[in-house]
Amino acid sequence: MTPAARLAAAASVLDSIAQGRAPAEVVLKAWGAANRYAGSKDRRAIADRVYKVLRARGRLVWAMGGREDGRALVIGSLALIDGLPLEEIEALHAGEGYGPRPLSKQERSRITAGEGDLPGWVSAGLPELVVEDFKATFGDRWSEEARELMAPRAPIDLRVNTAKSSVASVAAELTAAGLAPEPTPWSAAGLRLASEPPPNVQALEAFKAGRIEIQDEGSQIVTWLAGAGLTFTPGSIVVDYCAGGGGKTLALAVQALPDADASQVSAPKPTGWSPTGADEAAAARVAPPVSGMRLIACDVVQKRLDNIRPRLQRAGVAADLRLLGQNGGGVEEFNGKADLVFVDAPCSGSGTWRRRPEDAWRLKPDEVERLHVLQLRILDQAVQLVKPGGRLAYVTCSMLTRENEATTEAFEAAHPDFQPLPVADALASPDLTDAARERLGSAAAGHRLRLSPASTHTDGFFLALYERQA
Ligand SMILES: C[S@@+](CC[C@H](N)C(=O)[O-])C[C@H]1O[C@@H](n2cnc3c(N)ncnc32)[C@H](O)[C@@H]1O
Repeated sequence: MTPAARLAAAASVLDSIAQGRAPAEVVLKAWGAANRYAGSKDRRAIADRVYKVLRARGRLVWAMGGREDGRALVIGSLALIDGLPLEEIEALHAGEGYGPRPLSKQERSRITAGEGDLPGWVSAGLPELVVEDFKATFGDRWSEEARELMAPRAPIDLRVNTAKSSVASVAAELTAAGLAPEPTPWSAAGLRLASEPPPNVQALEAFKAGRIEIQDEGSQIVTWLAGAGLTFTPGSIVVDYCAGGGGKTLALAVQALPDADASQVSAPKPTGWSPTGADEAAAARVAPPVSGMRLIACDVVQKRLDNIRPRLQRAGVAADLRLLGQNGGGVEEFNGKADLVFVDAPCSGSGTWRRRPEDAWRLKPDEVERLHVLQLRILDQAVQLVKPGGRLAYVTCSMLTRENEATTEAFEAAHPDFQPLPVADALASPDLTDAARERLGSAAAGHRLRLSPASTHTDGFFLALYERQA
């Protein structure tokens, strides 16, 4: 494909993304499948342009006078992000072959006008409707938090399934496959792949055999903290109340199992592998005094539960999959019996915008308020399951106070029998590194912890911990 034809393709992919709800990644894959003439370099160039536009969409819409179509955004990105002079942009819009048609007078004047003074939300790159929340949440740091959330490409984080293998031996395996895994700083079970282009993790033998899962380090941390210090016995009951795709279900399941093989943990290190906090923490693990527990994974969407099944199988772990009614019906037999109820509530997903920037521009004005109300309803239902003395973990992948502090404040007012559990008192997880144990307690505000791309180099997450009075 010519460079011009790639631009036209990127514009059409952007239009498809704007018209639907599918992730940009899925739309790009579908475009590639429908246009077999495009080679891998073409597909990469198109994807790069699409993500470049999605990350800067607010600024580009602003610069193009409010136009939101793919063509206008691509033209804006050539001028404002790539800094191409007008003549080059015109040459790419000569209207030849499969390239885009020539620039209109208005488009030409838009890209030559310069940006002028940008409102704060435009230069920070956030949708306008979350800016007030960001300012209230992060104070002076709000625009730095916003930039880190929207701008950089996020690395791929893996969670090693410690019930099947060890971090060191998986690192050796991935290194032998030509990758460059680095231990994650906070999760002792994590490995980070920063390579460009991103590797196809699903094609790796380690993935197919269930030794690794793709899971952001922030998601690993909140799961380890939720279960930290709990002793899981065959009588223990853990409920993953909003199991969704099952990412945290798998981590919850593994957390309660002994490590695969203590000897594997101290397996020879791969060449170039320098031990770090994470690796040493993994090496220091002893098989925990755990012989299992009953894990119940719930959701209101059957298809999501169905999708967990093969993941459980691959990971070699088990869970009861339960479909919930919208009123929480379907798990009454566990009322007052669960040692841990993990509520990974539906949310704006704003903490993952660095991975899915398209979602930022899909957020509707009333959506956050609707989610806040839903989160409270789900908490009201889920807490019935917690046994006296049991633990509740509330988690979101949102950056917004309305879905985090505001939801938990309202919950606490309505449920005084749920005592806040300081994060500093819940750090005794063998899956956390020493660095995490040292720093996460002080990074938390009591029982509430925020993770973010700018502060912890993870996706944005929020965790609040409670204990039901005995
Ligand atoms: C943030 S996602 C969960 C992600 C999942 N825990 C993971 O790690 O992959 C929230 C999930 O809550 C589910 N959900 C929505 N309303 C619910 C309700 N009333 N009760 C329980 N789950 C609900 C959604 O279907 C969605 O799968």
